[in-house]
Amino acid sequence: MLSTGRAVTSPARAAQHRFMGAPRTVVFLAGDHGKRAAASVAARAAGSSHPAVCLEAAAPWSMDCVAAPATVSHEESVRQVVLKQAALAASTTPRKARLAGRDAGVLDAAFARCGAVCKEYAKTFYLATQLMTPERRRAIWAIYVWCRRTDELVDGPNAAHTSALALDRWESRLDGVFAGRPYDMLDAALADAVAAFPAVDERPFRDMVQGMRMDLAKSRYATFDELYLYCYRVAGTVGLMTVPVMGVSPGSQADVETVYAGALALGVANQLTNILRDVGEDARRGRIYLPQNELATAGISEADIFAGRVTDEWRSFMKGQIARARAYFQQAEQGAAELNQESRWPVWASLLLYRQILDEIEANGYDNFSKRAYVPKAKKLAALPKAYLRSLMPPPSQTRR
Ligand SMILES: CC(C)=CCC/C(C)=C/CC/C(C)=C/CC/C(C)=C/COP(=O)(O)OP(=O)(O)O
Repeated sequence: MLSTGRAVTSPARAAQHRFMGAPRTVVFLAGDHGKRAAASVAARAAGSSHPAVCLEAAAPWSMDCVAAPATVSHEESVRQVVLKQAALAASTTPRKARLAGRDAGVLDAAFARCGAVCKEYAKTFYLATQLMTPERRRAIWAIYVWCRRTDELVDGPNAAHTSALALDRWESRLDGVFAGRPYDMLDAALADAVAAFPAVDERPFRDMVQGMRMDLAKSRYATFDELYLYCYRVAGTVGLMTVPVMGVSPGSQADVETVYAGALALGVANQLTNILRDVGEDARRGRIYLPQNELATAGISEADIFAGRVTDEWRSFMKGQIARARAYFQQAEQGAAELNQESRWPVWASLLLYRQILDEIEANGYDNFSKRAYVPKAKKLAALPKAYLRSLMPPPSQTRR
């Protein structure tokens, strides 16, 4: 059963009216349009006057994906967010005075704790952050820890007790972080990180909390566009949070939008991969993170999934889903190559490692019901030097022009 869980009709209608009555021209970029068009939309979106942006920002219930205006896909509204984030990249507006003196010692301890958490849960990524400048590295750890704590609200040991109210409180705490009023030590580390990197915007953080709300309310995805919105919120947002910290290579001639779009694509690719790996595990929790319309077209029923039937239909369906995830990895590569050299290693490591999970699903004969695809330790270790070599290559845009 599609669980929408909320009364969407009236706010959706209201927004639709607001949308239709919007005095500004609506610009939608479908498909791959030119840089100039993207730049002009970015400029518009930066002023928050773009109707698609306003709609998405003003309509948190739009996660229900039921009555959004038919002309605006979620992919399109996410694209508007990306353009806006890219337009903020040059932002240097200071946020608040950073802590000094005795407080600085407390902060050092907070960042050290963030590093320890990152080391414990994401070893390879942690190792690969060692080449980054200390200020960048610790900011990345603080972001990682905030994302992990957010995810734990719906996926951690206490998840059964997480209510919508708990997420509201978590979001208020986030406001405090961005206003320079952190709640605890780990929040203080993030507050300092976002003060040091003013191009880090609160929007992707709020969107991630919204992704957690989706997980509380929804266990089915009608179309890929709905699933895409989920992937953006729970993983693509990480890319948008971290790119301003990682920085673009000084030699890069690429548009900053390409880098942000690549970062989003890596999050989406990782999440799609995670979903494909965990189909069986999720089904046992009553969840199916696969587009229902595509399942129907392939002739696969929910009963097939709950019974874990690896049929020809399933194998061919999986081939299509894997190809789609690989296309996002490919787009991510274009962004990764343009990052600051010392920030590239962890990104390549994450990309190469996670992409290998797709190969393992294939090697398991597409049985992701009873087998969990994982990358053997030796292959994991081999990815690190490979990622390092990739990170040494200059940005393609630099050599192209
Ligand atoms: C490509 C460019 C330009 C920048 C990179 C920007 C970054 C760092 C993007 C990374 C996005 C990312 C790591 C998203 C998280 C995706 C994800 C599915 C994480 C899974 O986390 P766990 O649940 O801990 O994984 P396991 O279940 O595999 O342990």
